[in-house]
Amino acid sequence: MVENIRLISAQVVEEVLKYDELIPVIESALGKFSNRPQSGVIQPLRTCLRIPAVDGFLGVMPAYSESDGVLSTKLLTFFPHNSGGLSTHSALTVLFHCQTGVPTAILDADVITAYRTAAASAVATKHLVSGSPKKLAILGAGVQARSHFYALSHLYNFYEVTIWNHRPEKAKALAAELGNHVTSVDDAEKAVRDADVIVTATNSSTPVLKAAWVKSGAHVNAVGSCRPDWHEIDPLLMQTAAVYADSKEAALKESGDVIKAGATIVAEIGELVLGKVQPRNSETTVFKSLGIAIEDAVAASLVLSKLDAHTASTQ
Ligand SMILES: NC(=O)C1=CN([C@@H]2O[C@H](COP(=O)(O)OP(=O)(O)OC[C@H]3O[C@@H](n4cnc5c(N)ncnc54)[C@H](O)[C@@H]3O)[C@@H](O)[C@H]2O)C=CC1
Ligand SMILES: O=C(O)C1=NCCCC1
Repeated sequence: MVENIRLISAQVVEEVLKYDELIPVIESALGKFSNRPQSGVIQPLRTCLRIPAVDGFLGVMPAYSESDGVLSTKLLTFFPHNSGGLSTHSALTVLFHCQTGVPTAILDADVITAYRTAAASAVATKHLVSGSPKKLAILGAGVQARSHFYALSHLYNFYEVTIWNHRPEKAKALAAELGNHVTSVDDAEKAVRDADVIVTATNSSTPVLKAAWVKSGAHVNAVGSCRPDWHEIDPLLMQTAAVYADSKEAALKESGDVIKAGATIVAEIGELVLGKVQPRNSETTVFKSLGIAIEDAVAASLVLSKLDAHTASTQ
């Protein structure tokens, strides 16, 4: 059995996974998730095993989608104190045959996690922002900061992009890598001033974004602090903005931003995708992203179908 399992490296994933294909796949998955179980999606809340010695956790994220023919589990660790070039998140996705349960592939899921999270934020932004946003501000300068720049730039032509990080040298390096219209700003308030779209993607356990700094009508993709006791958004913003989530269940159990502020979730992004709920896009909006297993399942399946198509075309 084991010798037939395909092993897919992060490098191969990066070669084949493209936002023009991934964003619609994630949009469809968010819709099916919000219409489960009728849609054929089955996905429990992930299990998080705490590792107190390193303030980290191991997450187990199973998902099944009948219509996509995919059964998978992502195994993910978050060790926030990793340093010296070691990434803070590590992930593998295991795929199983839907009829036999036989494992078929193991994918390095670091790149998938980066891309599918940013693709989900792109879907949320598309549904919650009307018109053409001009300024993007990113708080954080790690893996998710980079992928969010590319996914959102795939949808919009931002005239200005600002990056803030608690360690300014990381923001400088990322800005230099991303292009001429991207600048690093040492002060978070200045970075988000007048921004139409804001991304928070830090490992902070306390707020990095204050409500008073956010332009009225702006949209925030709140990607970090996916732990019940951590938050990176000012509770006042969570209480006054229209808050959406990928999963209401996960937001209420896993998000310190939601729990500590007592925030109300207006709807899941999937309900907007399905047209079940109309977006309150004239208001300031927050997408609280937790990351859901169905995103990993369909993204992994997309990688394999791209590889199969490539193999077929070269035979
Ligand atoms: N919603 C979702 O689906 C996902 C959420 N995440 C979360 O997004 C956040 C960012 O993830 P990555 O970019 O992969 O991590 P990373 O480790 O690559 O980057 C984290 C960034 O936060 C900064 N940072 C670290 N400690 C900080 C502090 N105390 N205050 C302010 N900034 C601090 C770092 O300098 C770095 O720029 C994490 O909270 C992570 O758990 C990650 C993957 C998926
Ligand atoms: O869905 C994921 O992958 C993650 N979600 C929360 C934080 C770590 C990664």
